[in-house]
Amino acid sequence: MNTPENRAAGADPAPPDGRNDAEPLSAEPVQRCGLIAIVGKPNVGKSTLLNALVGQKISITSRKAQTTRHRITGIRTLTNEQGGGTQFVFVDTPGFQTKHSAALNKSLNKTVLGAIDGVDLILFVVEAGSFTLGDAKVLSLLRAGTPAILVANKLDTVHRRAEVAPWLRDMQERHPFAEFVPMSAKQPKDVRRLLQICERYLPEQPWWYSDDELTDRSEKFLASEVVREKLFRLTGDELPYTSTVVIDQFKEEKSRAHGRMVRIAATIVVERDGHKAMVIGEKGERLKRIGTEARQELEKLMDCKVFIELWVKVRSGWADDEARVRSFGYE
Ligand SMILES: Nc1nc2c(ncn2[C@@H]2O[C@H](COP(=O)(O)OP(=O)(O)OP(=O)(O)O)[C@@H](O)[C@H]2O)c(=O)[nH]1
Repeated sequence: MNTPENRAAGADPAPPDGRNDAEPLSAEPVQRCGLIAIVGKPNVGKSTLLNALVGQKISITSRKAQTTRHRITGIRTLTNEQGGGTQFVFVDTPGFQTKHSAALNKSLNKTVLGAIDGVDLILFVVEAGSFTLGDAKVLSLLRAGTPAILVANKLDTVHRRAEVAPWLRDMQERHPFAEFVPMSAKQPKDVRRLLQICERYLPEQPWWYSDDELTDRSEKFLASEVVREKLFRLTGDELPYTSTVVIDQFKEEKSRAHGRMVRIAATIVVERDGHKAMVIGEKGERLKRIGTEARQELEKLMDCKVFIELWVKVRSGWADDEARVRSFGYE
């Protein structure tokens, strides 16, 4: 075997081309690549962080807790001058629910556990200076074998910075974190630093995706996410998080006027008649706005003309019905 030991002992024959064996063969560019899970209780800023790390909007964000329901991957590839570099493959997870035990929440918790299994690195996101029961529940899912970095997010909202140091010491007692990164997901400088830190934990191996890929999610999935984001943004805090969006049709067409064109029909599923009225709004104004804003954003994301048709349906109790939760696309 060509180990450093037997080479030193002279057991290894010289390479046939007469090269000095100590010289590197060629400057093979080094590629690193690995999976990073972003976990944390609802509303700590996981989606904001993922989008900042990926450098483009991939996961939806909203002021309302519990908007992220699926495992979403975002990909960031940083190349260096030698042609090597690092590919970060991120896994976003739903906020870990502690209050409800309905089928939907069981599915969410399973997704969190599935997401952290087999990753190279975990980013455990909390709000700087705070640690609640919800954080503790998520932390209890982390296994000792996988390195975890404590991301103390929303540092910009902490007015008394002096209190962060004792809080960090306290966090050190709670889990053997590999590093502590107080930061703000909204600060590009902080996000760049976090990427540099993450890089060290990823193994040397060839990239899995081409260097311009941002996500392995389908455009159909992105469409449902964008409609859902607009739905929650435009209904404020009135609409319960059990409302969801189902894509009934996603059809690509060629058009002479626009080149590529996508036709989308989607149904917003709500629990009660009152919620339906809320989504539709006076004279259909709100539903129209949800459709317009979703269309504009999807046209930018998919770089083509989009037609979107929205419906609202009432299905009471769907979040408690396991079969139905599955039929809406939550495993
Ligand atoms: N001030 C401040 N606000 C932040 C920061 N990061 C995220 N936020 C805000 O926190 C809120 C929640 O952010 P999200 O990214 O949706 O949180 P999440 O953890 O993905 O939430 P779920 O989808 O409910 O699990 C949004 O209003 C963000 O704009 C930060 O660094 N500073």
